[in-house]
Amino acid sequence: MPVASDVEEPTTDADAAGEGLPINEVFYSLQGEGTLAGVPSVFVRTSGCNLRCWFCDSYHTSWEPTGAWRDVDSIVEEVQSHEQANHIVLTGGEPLIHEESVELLERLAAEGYHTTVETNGTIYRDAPIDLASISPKLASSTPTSERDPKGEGEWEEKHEQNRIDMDALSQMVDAYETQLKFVVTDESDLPEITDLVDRVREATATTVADDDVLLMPEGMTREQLDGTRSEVAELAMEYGYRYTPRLHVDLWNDAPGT
Ligand SMILES: C[S@@+](CC[C@H](N)C(=O)[O-])C[C@H]1O[C@@H](n2cnc3c(N)ncnc32)[C@H](O)[C@@H]1O
Ligand SMILES: Nc1nc2[nH]cc(C(=O)O)c2c(=O)[nH]1
Ligand code: SF4
Ligand SMILES: [Mg+2]
Repeated sequence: MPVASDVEEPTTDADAAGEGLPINEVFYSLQGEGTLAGVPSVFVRTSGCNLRCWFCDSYHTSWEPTGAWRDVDSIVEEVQSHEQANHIVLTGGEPLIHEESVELLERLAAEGYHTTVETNGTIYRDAPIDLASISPKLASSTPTSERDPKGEGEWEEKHEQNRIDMDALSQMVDAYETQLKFVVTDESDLPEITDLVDRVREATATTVADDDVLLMPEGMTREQLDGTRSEVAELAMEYGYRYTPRLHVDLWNDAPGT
């Protein structure tokens, strides 16, 4: 597959020319995360991200973005080949860095699919999104030099500056049915989560209920989740937020295409 090395920013030449989307993978699985966990879904994973979480489980869309540029027609065709699915999950990387994601979502909505967009909440786009699955990034996601999977903390400052955009986040919460899905590393993340939820509530006209706030244990393998899931479940009960498993990891560990 060609390496899409120029997909970090929202406006690449290819985006501007409407030449499609850099696609890392398309696969059929069960939604593993959030309020729709367990629902058979086709996943469309774009390549390229504006952040660099140290724990990113999709390394080849962020730290080393890889993918093939594909036109929207061919993506829709592949989605339709999975005849059992009514739900589509557009993810990445960060799918909303790409303007062409809007056209893809319009095409999928016109075909009658339910669309979920997995997003870090830093970029707002007007599109037919049935569920905005927003995962705002906490300070514990920042790739400090000790945690950088690739270099020596070159992304630390940029990630820290860009990980929260309250305007984009509030606009998205007001526009779409939303879940706020936080990756929790340990209990030290909770004060930042409660503070961020308060700020979102102040900035939006929408009611954000406690069970729209999801705590998801950090971990891309079963072994890593063994170290986080019980504590995160206890924290969900303590704070009155919703716990979400990572069902796909429990079922298939870190197998590709799941
Ligand atoms: C790879 S991201 C792509 C979408 C978007 N960039 C985002 O971060 O929401 C998909 C989901 O996986 C979560 N995620 C990534 N790495 C993770 C990890 N190591 N443990 C738990 N969740 C993780 C993200 O927070 C997000 O909810
Ligand atoms: N099964 C499964 N469910 C998921 N939900 C969100 C995912 C993602 O990477 O965005 C994901 C994923 O990668 N696999
Ligand atoms: S925002 Fe999402 S895709 Fe980007 S680095 Fe973080 S988890 Fe990975
Ligand atoms: Mg995933």
